[in-house]
Amino acid sequence: MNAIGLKPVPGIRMQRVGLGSYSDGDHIICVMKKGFLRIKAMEGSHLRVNVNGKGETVGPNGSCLDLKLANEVQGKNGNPSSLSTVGNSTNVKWHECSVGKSERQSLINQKGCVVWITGLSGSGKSTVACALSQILCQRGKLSYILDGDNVRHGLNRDLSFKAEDRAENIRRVGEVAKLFADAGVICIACLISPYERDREACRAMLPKGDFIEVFMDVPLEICEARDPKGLYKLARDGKIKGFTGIDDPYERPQDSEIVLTCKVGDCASPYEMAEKVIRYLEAKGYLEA
Ligand SMILES: Nc1ncnc2c1ncn2[C@@H]1O[C@H](COP(=O)(O)OS(=O)(=O)O)[C@@H](OP(=O)(O)O)[C@H]1O
Ligand SMILES: Nc1ncnc2c1ncn2[C@@H]1O[C@H](COP(=O)(O)OP(=O)(O)O)[C@@H](O)[C@H]1O
Repeated sequence: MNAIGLKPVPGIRMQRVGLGSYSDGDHIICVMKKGFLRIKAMEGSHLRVNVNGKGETVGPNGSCLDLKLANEVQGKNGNPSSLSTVGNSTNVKWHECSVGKSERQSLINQKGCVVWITGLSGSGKSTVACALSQILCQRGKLSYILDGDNVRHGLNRDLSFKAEDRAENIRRVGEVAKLFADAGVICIACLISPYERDREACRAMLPKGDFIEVFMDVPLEICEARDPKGLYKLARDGKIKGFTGIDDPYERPQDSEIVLTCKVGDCASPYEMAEKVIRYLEAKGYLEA
C-alpha cells in the first residue's frame, strides 16, 4: 500500500511519477488537488484500488472512473482537507514544501538515487559499498551507506532472520533509502535481501530508474571459503539455523541493472567493481544535477 492508499495488483509495478501521481508503466493514476482519483485502467487487466479499506476494482477494456476519496473530510473553510488513511495511521495529510528534491540536488550537483547491493553473506556487498562511497567522496559526491548488518544494530534491532522479519527489514531500509534519495543523496543499501518480492517492493517505492540493483554474483563456495565472520561454519555445524545459502533461500535477481561477477580464480577487485557502478551512475546522469 502506498501513501495514497493505492494497492498494486501483484505483477503490476506502481511507480510514483510526480506529486500525487503514480504509474504502473503504461497508465497514470493521479490524485487531484481536491481529493479525487482519476484512474485509467489498462486493457485486459484489473487495477484494484483501496480507498479507506473499501476495495474498488477498475475493470478491463480501458474503463475510466473517478472515485471520491471515502475518507476525505470537509475542512473548516469548506475545502476538503484530503485526509487519508495510510496503513494504521488514520487522518494523516501529506505536507508539501516549496524546497523540493530538485532544489536540494542543485545544491550538491548530483541526483539522488538508491544503489541496492544484493548478494549472499560474504559476497562482498559491504566492501564494494565502501569502495563506491570512497570514489564518490573523492569526486565530491555525497553518498550514505545503509548496511544490513549495521542497521540491525539500531533501527532494525527488533528483527530476526525469519522470512517476514527479513521482509520488514528490507521494507524499512527501502523507506529510509527513499528518503536519502529524496534528499539528493546517492544512497548505497547493502543487504542480502534474498527475496525478489521484497527487492521489487523497494524498487516500486522510487521514481523510475532511481532504484539501481547491483547483484553480487558470487558462488556460495567462494563466499563460504571467505567466511570472514565464521558464520558459514556455524551454519554447517547446525549452530545457526536458517542461514542464507545453507538452509534458507536466496532468490537470484533476474534483471539487475548491474551484475558484479566473481568466479573461482577470476574476481575483479572491489575497486574495479565499484568503478563499474560509477560508470553506470555517470552514464545515467546521476553525478550531475
Ligand atoms: N540466518 C542468517 N542469514 C543470513 N545472514 C545472517 C544470519 N544470521 C546472521 N546473519 C548476519 O546478518 C547479516 C545479514 O543481514 P541483512 O539485514 O543484510 O539480511 S537480510 O537482508 O534481512 O536477509 C549478514 O551479514 P553480511 O555477511 O554482511 O551479509 C550476516 O553476518
Ligand atoms: N572483490 C573481492 N575480491 C576478493 N575478496 C573480496 C572482494 N570483495 C570482498 N572481499 C572479501 O570478502 C569478504 C566478505 O566481504 P564483505 O564485504 O564483508 O561481504 P558481505 O558484506 O557481502 O558479507 C571480506 O573478507 C572481503 O575482504
